[in-house]
Amino acid sequence: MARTKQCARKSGPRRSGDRGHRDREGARDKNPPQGERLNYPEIVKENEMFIKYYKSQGFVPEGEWSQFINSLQETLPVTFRLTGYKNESKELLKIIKNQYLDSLMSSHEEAETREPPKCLEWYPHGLAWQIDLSRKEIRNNERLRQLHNFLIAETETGNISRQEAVSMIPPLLMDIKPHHKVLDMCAAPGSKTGQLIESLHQNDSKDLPEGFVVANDSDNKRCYLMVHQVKRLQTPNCVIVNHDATVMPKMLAGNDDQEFIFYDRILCDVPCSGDGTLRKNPDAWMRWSTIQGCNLHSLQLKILKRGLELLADGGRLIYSTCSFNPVEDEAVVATMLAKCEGTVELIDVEGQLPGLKYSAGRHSWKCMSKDGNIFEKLEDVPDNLKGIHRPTMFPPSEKEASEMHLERCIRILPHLQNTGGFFVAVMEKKSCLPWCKPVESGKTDVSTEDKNLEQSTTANENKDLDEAMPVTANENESTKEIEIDSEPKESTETTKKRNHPTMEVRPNKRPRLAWGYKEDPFLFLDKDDPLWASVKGFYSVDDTFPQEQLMYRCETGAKRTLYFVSSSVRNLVETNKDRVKFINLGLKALVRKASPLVEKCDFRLTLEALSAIHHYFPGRKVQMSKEDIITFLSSDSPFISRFSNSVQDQCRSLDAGSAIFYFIPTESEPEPACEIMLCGWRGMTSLRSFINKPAREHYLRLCGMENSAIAELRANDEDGLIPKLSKRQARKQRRKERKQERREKGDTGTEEVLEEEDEKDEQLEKENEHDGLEQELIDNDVKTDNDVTKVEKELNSEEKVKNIEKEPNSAESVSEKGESEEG
Ligand SMILES: C[S@@+](CC[C@H](N)C(=O)[O-])C[C@H]1O[C@@H](n2cnc3c(N)ncnc32)[C@H](O)[C@@H]1O
Repeated sequence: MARTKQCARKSGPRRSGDRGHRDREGARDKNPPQGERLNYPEIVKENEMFIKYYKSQGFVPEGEWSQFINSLQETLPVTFRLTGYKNESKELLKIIKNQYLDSLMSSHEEAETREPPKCLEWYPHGLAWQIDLSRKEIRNNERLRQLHNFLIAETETGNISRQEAVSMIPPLLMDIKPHHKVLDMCAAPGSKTGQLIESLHQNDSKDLPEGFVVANDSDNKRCYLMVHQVKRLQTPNCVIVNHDATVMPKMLAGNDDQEFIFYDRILCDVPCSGDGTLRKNPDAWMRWSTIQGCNLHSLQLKILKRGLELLADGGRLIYSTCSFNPVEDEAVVATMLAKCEGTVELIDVEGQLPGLKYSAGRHSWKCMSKDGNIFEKLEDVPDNLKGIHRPTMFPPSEKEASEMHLERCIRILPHLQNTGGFFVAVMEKKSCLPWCKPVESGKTDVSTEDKNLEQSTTANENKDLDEAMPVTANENESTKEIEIDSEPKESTETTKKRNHPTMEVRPNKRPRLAWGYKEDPFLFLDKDDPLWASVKGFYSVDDTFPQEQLMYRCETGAKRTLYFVSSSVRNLVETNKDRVKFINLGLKALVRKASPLVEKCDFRLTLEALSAIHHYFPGRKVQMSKEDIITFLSSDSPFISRFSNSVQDQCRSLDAGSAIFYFIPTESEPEPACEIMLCGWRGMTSLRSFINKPAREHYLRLCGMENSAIAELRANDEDGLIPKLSKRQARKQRRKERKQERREKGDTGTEEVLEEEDEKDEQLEKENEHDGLEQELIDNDVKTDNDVTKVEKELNSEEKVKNIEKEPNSAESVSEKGESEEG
């Protein structure tokens, strides 16, 4: 199996004890040992072998070669796209343009941008932008720093994705419809998964899409990175699963015929050597070698093969890498097309993204040994290197390449539109694959299907793929690990577990679930669970609410949090929980938190699932004007008397407790032109929002609050209206301050060193974002507790405030935060 499991961009400085190693050609690589980390100025953005190899391939015309190399040596511009659901993203775009982009466009020279910010013309609805500045430049320019901070804050709320331009391409070419079943085979950290989810929700309607997204990654930790990414998009239609994509298990559809699910759309964004990301990862110049691609080729083939097996007839699969190397690109595609014998075709995507510039896929290419010997065909490879340069890495004949239409693949070259490098092939499955003949009359019996797949996976049929496997001592283990075909082969241990109840209790340890992963079970609420009667009564929940789509997760069966999933996801989980390692799914909808003020129901609504479920909860809703929303969000527990008469009237007929507070644009108040749904608490005399800091600022921005006012609000936030920094955030803040001090003292290496450290911190931060979010939720819960105490206080001071309420004007004269008066 390949040594590198993901893109080279992920590999950082080497760890202690890792002192470089011999590759299969016996040469020692150039990675510096620990303690000799190279700083950016020492990195030479050149590589003789890189130049030799890619010059020989011919996909960069001779006259463009220096532009190609020059652009690879420059830093990548900042790109971002507005995510999510249409109306809100349009509103946010208006704000970004008014407050930042327009002025940058008119005075870009003064702002020191190399080019004015520009809209990526091939990205739909003008929602993706590129600013030709490095992150460092943004941080060092006060005016641009504000934009940078804005982008960070809105990324946290899920309304912006700071994503490389080329990485936005594959999801756009998938042509996803709301009813599609979508599989993302190598999904972490999930930037493309986010786009897949958005496409599924493209209708922006209150009805949830029928389809779903299954986001898979073999790396358990990276799966948790994805949890945060996906949560920001607030979808009940996505599940995160943790499998080796080469043996990705089939899921049952849950119908009487025991059919398997075949996906309408599949993304194979495979692990790759990643030389298309050299602009972002300059240290990869030093490490570059053709061997990286050779090492990954067989893994890439197997992932693509499994993807095609799981694809429905008529379905579309995208194969993509961020590598220029034909061994990882065209060679993988051509090998699979040949194996599929015409049942799979490359789709011509010309014109699907108008304005996108690319170079067409190659019909022929060359392989190269580590020391620069070029091999045009397999016969050129000396015997001692035949374990590395495998038959499937070489091009087919010109006739076969033309019949396959390899020119329909697209290779993005960095100098064409100032981007990173990328490769995409769009395939359509026309009919059943030759080695997976359909079982009689469309019915599929699980055991028969499993057998069928096993039988068809004969040594002969996979000979070409087997040959792709480099045979070295190191890799024997991993070769054993990846069976090429069929359902995952269970270990004896796993089979033992499967034949026993789903839980295995280990002495003195927390019970572990079967399949060796530690997730709590995913349990759905019973139809007649008494808990639901209390929720339904308190919130006057509509009878049409699909209560069976509420899920809880606890080994003991305690129901503290109810998560909401779509009906398709419920079915998927219920039917496949013994076959599939589900890591995460569902939106936090209701959280148990008793209050002395609310006897009837212990559950409170949370923001996460609000957009999916609010229309089923008509009983506890308060419509607000824009001004009301600003009041609601910009002070801590404002008295009800501070809101409009309409809000006061609505509150009169609403008992204390959790409630939904919302804005909808009307003729008299058309701005902002999108709905705002918030949740909070109706106290005896005041209202309180339950929302985290970035989301609060986002909605205030949508309601027209200026940045300076938001900054002031933040500065005056003595009483914790905006949650205090979590420990992790505080640590990050300290790190930043330390760096700033060092910068000022000038006792450090160079700006580039600091820049590199910043990037690393950012990466670390991203990896910990999931924990950060949990922290924020805890903060919210703490706030909720405080709220109960506060409400008790309110009860005591109720009489006093009633008097104030009788005279609305005098309420204004009470300080903004009623509690301080109470204290
Ligand atoms: C290029 S990255 C994917 C980037 C991702 N699609 C995105 O847009 O954020 C490749 C991913 O493949 C995962 N991976 C590597 N080997 C795998 C395997 N055998 N099965 C599934 N995922 C694998 C890595 O953990 C890594 O997260």
